[in-house]
Amino acid sequence: MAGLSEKPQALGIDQESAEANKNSSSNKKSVHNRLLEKDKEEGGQGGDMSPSAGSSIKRSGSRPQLDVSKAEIQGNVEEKYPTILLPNQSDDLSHLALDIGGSLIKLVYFSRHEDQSTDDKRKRSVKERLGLSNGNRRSFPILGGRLHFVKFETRKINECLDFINSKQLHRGGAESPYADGATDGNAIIKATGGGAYKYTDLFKERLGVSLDKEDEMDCLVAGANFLLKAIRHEAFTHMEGQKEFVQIDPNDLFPYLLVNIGSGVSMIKVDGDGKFERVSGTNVGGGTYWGLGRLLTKCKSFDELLELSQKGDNRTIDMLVGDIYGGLDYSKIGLSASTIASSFGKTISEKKELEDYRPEDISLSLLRMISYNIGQISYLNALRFGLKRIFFGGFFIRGHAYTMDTISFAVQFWSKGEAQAMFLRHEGFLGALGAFMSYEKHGLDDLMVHQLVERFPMGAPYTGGKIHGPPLGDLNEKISWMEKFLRKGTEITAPVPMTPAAGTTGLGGFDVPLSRGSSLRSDASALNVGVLHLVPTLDVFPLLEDPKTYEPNTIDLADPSELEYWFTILSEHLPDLVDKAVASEGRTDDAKRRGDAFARAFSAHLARLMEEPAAYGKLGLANLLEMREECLREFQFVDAYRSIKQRENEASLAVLPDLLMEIDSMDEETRLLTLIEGVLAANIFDWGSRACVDLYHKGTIIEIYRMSRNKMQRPWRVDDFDLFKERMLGTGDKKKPPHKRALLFVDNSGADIVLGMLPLARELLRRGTEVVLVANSLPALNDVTAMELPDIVAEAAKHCDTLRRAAEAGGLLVDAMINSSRSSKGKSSSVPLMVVENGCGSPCIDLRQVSSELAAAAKDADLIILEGMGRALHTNLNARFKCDALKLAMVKNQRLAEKLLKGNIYDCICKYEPAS
Ligand SMILES: Nc1ncnc2c1ncn2[C@@H]1O[C@H](COP(=O)(O)OP(=O)(O)O)[C@@H](O)[C@H]1O
Ligand SMILES: CC(C)(COP(=O)(O)O)[C@@H](O)C(=O)NCCC(=O)O
Ligand SMILES: [Mn+2]
Repeated sequence: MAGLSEKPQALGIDQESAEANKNSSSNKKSVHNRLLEKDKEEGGQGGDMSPSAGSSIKRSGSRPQLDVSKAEIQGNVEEKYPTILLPNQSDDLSHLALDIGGSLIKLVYFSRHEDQSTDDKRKRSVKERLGLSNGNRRSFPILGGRLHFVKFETRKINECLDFINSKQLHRGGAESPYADGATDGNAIIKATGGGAYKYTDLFKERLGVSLDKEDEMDCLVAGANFLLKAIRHEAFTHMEGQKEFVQIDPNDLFPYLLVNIGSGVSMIKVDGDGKFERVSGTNVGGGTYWGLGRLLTKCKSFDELLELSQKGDNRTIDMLVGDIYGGLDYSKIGLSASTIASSFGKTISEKKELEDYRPEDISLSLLRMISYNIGQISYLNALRFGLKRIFFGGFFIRGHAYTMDTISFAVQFWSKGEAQAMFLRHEGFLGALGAFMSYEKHGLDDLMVHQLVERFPMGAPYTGGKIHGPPLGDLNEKISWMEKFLRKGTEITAPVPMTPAAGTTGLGGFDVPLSRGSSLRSDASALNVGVLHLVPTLDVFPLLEDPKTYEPNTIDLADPSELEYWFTILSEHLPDLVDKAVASEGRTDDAKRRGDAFARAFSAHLARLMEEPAAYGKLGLANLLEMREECLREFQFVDAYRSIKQRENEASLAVLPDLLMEIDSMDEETRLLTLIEGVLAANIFDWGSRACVDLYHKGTIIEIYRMSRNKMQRPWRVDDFDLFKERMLGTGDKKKPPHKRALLFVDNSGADIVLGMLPLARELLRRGTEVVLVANSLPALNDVTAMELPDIVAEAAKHCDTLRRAAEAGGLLVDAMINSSRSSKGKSSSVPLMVVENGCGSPCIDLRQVSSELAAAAKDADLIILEGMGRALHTNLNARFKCDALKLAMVKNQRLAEKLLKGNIYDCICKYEPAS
């Protein structure tokens, strides 16, 4: 059994050092002694955590700042991507589209990314190496941007107009030159829904804009088709409280029935893009529930009415089969006693007035009546046209579990399981999205699933009104809003609307809803729809064996105990993370305030997801870890571990020469094993693991590294080293040619990259394999980023000719070459060492969405090395590739080790899978 597992809680260095000597080979001993000496000179770990004075790091937004705004069509990338046009011109006003319905106004608007272009030396050289040269210079019309979804009540249309005005959406957004008040008078906004006709004059008067009317049905269908094709987790089933996302194959989408439940209901048979027919509808819809409900219960808002239903018992209102049959089932025709025979039927036979009925019961009866009715008519229409799939949209649904269950039950019951009811996460925004898509040249249709990333920032206003006040202008306002939000804290962490009773009553439908909490989640905190980032530079990793079946996450958070465990881990880590984040910004008052807001925001997300794990789409551990990083960025913490990373890089670089010397004295076989051991051992430097962070208080970086290496005992928990060795060194006389190009997905800064992955890269280079270091585009914990790597490599190259020549060949030492007296003027004979960014800012990696740079680098690669827990365990442990793949990680969590590998914390994984 490998390693440190015997005493996970007692890894104090003093205790271990005796054993260290016992376990280590003589070679190792001398390395360690030297390392230790160096470390003493360093003064070891600890010290000031604040950023070094004068260090300037550009504040940036989130993942999509992969330089999208200055993207270029380069080389043959042009063939692959059709031109994608989105409005980038400040005089192009297609930033906003509206759907003005009888009850609600829906807005979809587009915002551009800030110009984040950093044409750094790394990017330039990578482009040259990978044939992504700037030669074919032609700008994309703006590619990247974000789509926002907002709604208002139609009866409060002035709030909507104020919102548009304050954000200057009718003039192309606040950044537009027209935004300062110089009215052009010709602005045109696409609008659909009846209100596009009804409020034409109001929009002209208040905003000076003309509404360009688009057909409502066209828009609904265009919106639905887009969502179903482009958003991975858009459609889901909802049965008996269970929400399950449905993977829709874009090539097998049609035909389907679209049922939009707004004020009224439309039923549309959809056969293709723009090919549809409105086959039916009903006037008994969302408006009926809200209107009749308001009259009968005196509720002031739709949500109040819906919330009432959760405490209702419809048996006091509805006439059941049992009421008619003296408590018996009417089994001959398959009706149970509890089946509703007649909605509201009981109210005729009793001498009661409206006041004698509980509003809760009335609301529930009404909700059931309308939902069943719609479900039934939908089924009949599906039957009429032989359609198996019915998608329900419209805001009547409002993500309400009971409503969805009732509709699903009706469809299931009447179709005897033949037809399937599905719901859409963007439920009520179909029309508005369709109107947005009706702008010419928006290019949305051309975007593919992997080019869209959904994010869930805090405080995106959903409705106007008292809770939010005016739209949030800047971060400061957002923080203030967060502070207020917390005072209304029950709303943000309110329990899920409800889960229906465990079973049905047989044939007739559900029993009274079983409410897990009496309050309905407020509209404001129902953050089920995020902001949609459009990132055309993302690509599917070409070496995935089967992208269709690829699932990045190893751990299934659908398991409630798993979910609870990881939520606890993340919550417990929060104070320390906030501390690091605030320290990284010099502990200013501003940083403290932002730190506080970040903690609140992230906790709110966790609370929300704990209640409804599928609220933001299918939830995996990778999503949670990425959300944490995104949330930090939202509150402008650019790089919380910056100074820690710097310190660990320096300490490790100082001992690198000794390590290299030691390695070079070994024979080939020992060397390869030592290098792999080195990677595994150095992966212990992980500031995301609680156990490891506790360790760091017990010793210096080098002491811990030394101890970790001494504990490397084979066989590892997963140990395919011999197989890997055979591929690398061959057996006997049988030698295999070296790999042509290796992609090394690197993980942490400090020892991990410097003493682990770089020496391994060097070995590959020596053997004639090109090496591409694949690193994060944006910081995540203490992971090394692609921006940071060239400097680290340059520093390492000072001590190593192999690295220097390879880095030169890979164009990594652009500056260093000018300064270095050692650099040779002549042409380098070395294979290149390159760096590419992976396209993400998370400790994990979803290989369905990587940078185009990485996708290009993958073309010639025949070996992938994935390193670290995030990239090789939490994600991708089970991923299959078209080429040889080596997965290396130290397991730094006891529970994961037990569950996944039946092992212990600090066990190691060396999983080698040759190309099949
Ligand atoms: N906050 C809300 N205010 C009013 N109605 C709401 C609200 N949330 C959900 N609804 C329901 O959604 C229906 C409107 O759905 P929607 O798809 O926007 O249709 P429309 O375009 O006809 O306004 C309302 O009739 C009501 O049943
Ligand atoms: C966030 C991480 C995936 C980073 O690990 P790495 O990829 O750096 O090896 C890992 O630290 C982790 O899973 N941490 C949470 C578990 C814990 O604290 O035990
Ligand atoms: Mn990491």
